[in-house]
Amino acid sequence: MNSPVEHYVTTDGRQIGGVMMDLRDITLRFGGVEAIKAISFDIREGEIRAIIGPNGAGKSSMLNVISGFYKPQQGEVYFRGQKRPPLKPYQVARQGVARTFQNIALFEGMSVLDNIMTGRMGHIKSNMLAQAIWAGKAQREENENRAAVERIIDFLEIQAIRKTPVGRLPYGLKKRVELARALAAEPDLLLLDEPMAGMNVEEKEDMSRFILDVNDEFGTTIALIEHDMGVVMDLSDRVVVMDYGRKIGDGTPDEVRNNQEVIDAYLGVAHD
Ligand SMILES: Nc1ncnc2c1ncn2[C@@H]1O[C@H](COP(=O)(O)OP(=O)(O)OP(=O)(O)O)[C@@H](O)[C@H]1O
Repeated sequence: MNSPVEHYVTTDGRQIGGVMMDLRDITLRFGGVEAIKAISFDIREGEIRAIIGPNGAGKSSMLNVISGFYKPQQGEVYFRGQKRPPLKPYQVARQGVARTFQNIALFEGMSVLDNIMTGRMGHIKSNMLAQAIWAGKAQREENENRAAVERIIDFLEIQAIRKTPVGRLPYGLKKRVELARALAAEPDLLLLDEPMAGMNVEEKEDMSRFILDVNDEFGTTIALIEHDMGVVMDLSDRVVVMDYGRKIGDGTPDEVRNNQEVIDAYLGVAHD
């Protein structure tokens, strides 16, 4: 089921639309290492799409191609039907793509609130001169940004820690703040790099619930990398499986679970 019918409704009532991002024949090399080998797959509007695979399979590299951090040597990225030229990460972000990182990338000395505010950078329109001349407009913009951030703080249930420096938070909450910062950009496509890594069972359950709620309530399309198979299979509408830079499976969780090549890759069956 690589490209199913144009629009459909999931069993839990969510709308899945047409293709939002289409990755065609992507190859990425680091010197002699081919991290991604001629991979094609798409991400549809409104879906939760997972990229899985053993260590070193090329998952993070793929996320970095999507977010503009890496430029593939071959292949094309189509976003909403338009071929995307090589863009800088901030330009990709302006198109409505936000991400979190495998290793938390927050400002440890800054409060939760201020960290989340940094996610609004793309929404600040007035420059410093304009701010000096039209103080009222700048103030209005600041108020709007604050209100947007407060909504996210409520949504992710982190009111109690809004003034706490991030460095003092336990790991699971830091991951939630990182999600909040990405959401502050109001992305259409949210990329999550191992959102549950290092979490205990309860923290994973919370994070799963928030990911589902973000998708459901904001209609945000989500692409995620995750090692916890149970979580991936529960959360995702469709799953791409990578192994040694190749795509070895693509479909619903059930299709992927029953794919012999995927089973072999996870059981460590020797390659030719
Ligand atoms: N910046 C880089 N420079 C050189 N080689 C790299 C770089 N990034 C990734 N690689 C190599 O590309 C391959 C794929 O790595 P990648 O991190 O994308 O895999 P992954 O599936 O995300 O792995 P993991 O699950 O362990 O995070 C590996 O062989 C890795 O060593």
